[in-house]
Amino acid sequence: MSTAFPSSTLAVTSSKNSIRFVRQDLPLTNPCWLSLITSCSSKIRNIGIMAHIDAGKTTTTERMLYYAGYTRALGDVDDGDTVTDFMAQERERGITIQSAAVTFDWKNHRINLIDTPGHVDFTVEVERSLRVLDGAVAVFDASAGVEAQTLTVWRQADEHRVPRICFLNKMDKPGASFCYSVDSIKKKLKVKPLLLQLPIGAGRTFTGVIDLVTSEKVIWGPKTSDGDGAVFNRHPLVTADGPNLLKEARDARYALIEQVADLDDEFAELALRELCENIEAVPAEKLNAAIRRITLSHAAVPVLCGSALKNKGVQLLMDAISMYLPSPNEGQHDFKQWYGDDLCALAFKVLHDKQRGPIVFVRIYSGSMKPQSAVYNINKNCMERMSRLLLPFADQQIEIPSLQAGNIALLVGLKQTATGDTIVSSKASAAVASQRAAKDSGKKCDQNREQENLVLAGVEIPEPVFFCTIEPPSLAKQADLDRALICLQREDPSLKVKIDPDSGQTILCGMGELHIDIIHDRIKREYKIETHLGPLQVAYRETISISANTLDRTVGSKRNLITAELSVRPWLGEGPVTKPLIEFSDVLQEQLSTEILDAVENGLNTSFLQGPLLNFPLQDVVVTLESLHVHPGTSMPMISACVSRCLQKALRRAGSQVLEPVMNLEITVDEDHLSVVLADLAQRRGSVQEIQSRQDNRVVLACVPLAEMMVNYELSWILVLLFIDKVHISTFIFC
Ligand SMILES: Nc1nc2c(ncn2[C@@H]2O[C@H](COP(=O)(O)OP(=O)(O)OP(=O)(O)O)[C@@H](O)[C@H]2O)c(=O)[nH]1
Repeated sequence: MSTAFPSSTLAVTSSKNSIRFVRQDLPLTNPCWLSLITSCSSKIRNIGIMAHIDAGKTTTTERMLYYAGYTRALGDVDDGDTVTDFMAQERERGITIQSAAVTFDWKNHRINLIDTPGHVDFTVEVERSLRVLDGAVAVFDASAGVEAQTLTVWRQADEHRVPRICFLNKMDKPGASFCYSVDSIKKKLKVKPLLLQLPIGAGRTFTGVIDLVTSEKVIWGPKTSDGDGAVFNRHPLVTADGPNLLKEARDARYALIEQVADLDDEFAELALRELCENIEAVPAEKLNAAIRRITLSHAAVPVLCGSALKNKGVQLLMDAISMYLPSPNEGQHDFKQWYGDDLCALAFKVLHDKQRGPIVFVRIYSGSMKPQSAVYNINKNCMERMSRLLLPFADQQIEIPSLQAGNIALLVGLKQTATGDTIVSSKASAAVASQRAAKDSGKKCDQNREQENLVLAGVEIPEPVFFCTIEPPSLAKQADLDRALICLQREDPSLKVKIDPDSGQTILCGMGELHIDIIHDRIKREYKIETHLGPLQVAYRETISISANTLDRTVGSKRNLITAELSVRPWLGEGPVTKPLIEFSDVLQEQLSTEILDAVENGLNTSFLQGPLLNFPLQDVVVTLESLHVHPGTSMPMISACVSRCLQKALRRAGSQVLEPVMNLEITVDEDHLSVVLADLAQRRGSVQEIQSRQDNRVVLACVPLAEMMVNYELSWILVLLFIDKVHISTFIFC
């Protein structure tokens, strides 16, 4: 077992069952200390750990920290003493809410790992992490295979082109099935699994794995250690292991070699040239190198198995992370060439710390960072001063003197930066990079385009589907509540806060009941404000079903005279589109000044926020401005008001409809209760799409209107809950 930190750098404190390291003031010239920050970038792995809720991500992360020597006691989710679930709510509820970054070393590699939440309400948190990761580990409950939320996060990882490894966890659980899980990976995720291991036993008899790359048997037994799984037996397969096991292992290894040769030309050539006589004699290094190439090219996904809770198989997973997942250099990032050695970083998370203020998590793509230096935020167009630079160790952070490209760092002192902002060293460096970008694309950039080029694409935040009013205990506390909400919004872009124009009440909009509940709880605990939440309501939307007649509208007196003519039609492309899609005829675009065009856009945008039926925001509507006549001297707000009213009239004519958010459910239930579940779904206006078999259980795939899910939400015998994924949040049905 290696120890990542020299004992002189850290003091140890104990809390309940665990021991934590707390930073002591150290001279930064300590050589061991420096080795912490001078990792060669080819040895860095920025990876995420993602899965359906409760698959065992946090438990697996906890084991990794333990085996890497960062913790001296095994944290347990059920005891609420894990390192990555450090928020009070996470420890109490036993779930991950915020993704947490931890850094540790394993076999000469620096691993920056982000433990992401599995609950559907925090899907945006997963997406934010995937944006800055180079690779990911998908954890599965081996008794359930691919579950609903796994599909969602898998699709997100596909979008970000993140190479993955699969880890079939919970092999110790009764009902765990390696074959079933591999089958569901093939069928549901539509990928080729590359089986690198075979389990030895399953459920209570699960003792270890056969490593098919090295042809070795790896056993974690009670006799081999004190039960923490740090020590295990590894030996080549021998005749004494029994003919059945030997045959099974030989067949599986042969199949693996064949599959690798099929997917990797270099390996196929080697196999033909040097190994045709005895293909099974292929050296493990050659096989590993080919598996790495296959993983990086997304041709197949390595599959490993184990039991994090019973301390089996995690070290081999850590080996696989360092062997098969990419280093920061292997990612395809165009913008890196524009910045050269200049700093370019993306802020992917903001945390508010009571003592230190906002802490910004950044991924450094090029250049380096130093504390006490100024940086330029391209999105906010402002210079900011960073006071301290930290390496993230969950709730403990270690101060460092500098950090190079490829790493994940924490910055203290930035006041303006929010999640998704791009940070560079100066405005001048941004300008130089922009020129290079323009040269590359062969276009001359205007200032707006220049900025667009340089801002690293952030994460698309889906529109919230729930909202409620929030009130402070007294009017005097309103300012404190506003401040708290600003801080929480900086941390969590999926939280939206609005003021009701009629009542003046503050409205909290979130991604689900749990999301709003957690925010309410955080305001109470972290900001010491006892707030009152109004009843939770579903956020509906409005759209149109037909194209509307062209309209004329004239507003105002002689001084303010406008005649606008516009048409609307439903958007039929891939949706949903929640912003107005505005089209101008070519003639208009040339005729109208930028000022007038901006005023038109403002008017249409305002009108889009409140549909004509129930004042819900609009989606999937294309607006074409056919003509616009403006009397000289007309004010811009009058133009906005005119087109806004014009649009409302057109929408009424175009058959406005209310859209209702629908939730996709996956309900695992035993055969005896299936009929009760189906009856309940029918009562909730749900429609059943498919009923599958999962070992002894039935899995019902259904969709139910979100509003119906809030009534009697708890179905005691439903084992696996619901999910809304990015696609489904945006799939509304007409009612
Ligand atoms: N039997 C068994 N239980 C496990 C294993 N790994 C985790 N668990 C249990 O599964 C539950 C969920 O574990 P977590 O590690 O919190 O799962 P998670 O995926 O991080 O959960 P969220 O972050 O809330 O999505 C806990 O009760 C763990 O003790 C395992 O290998 N075997």
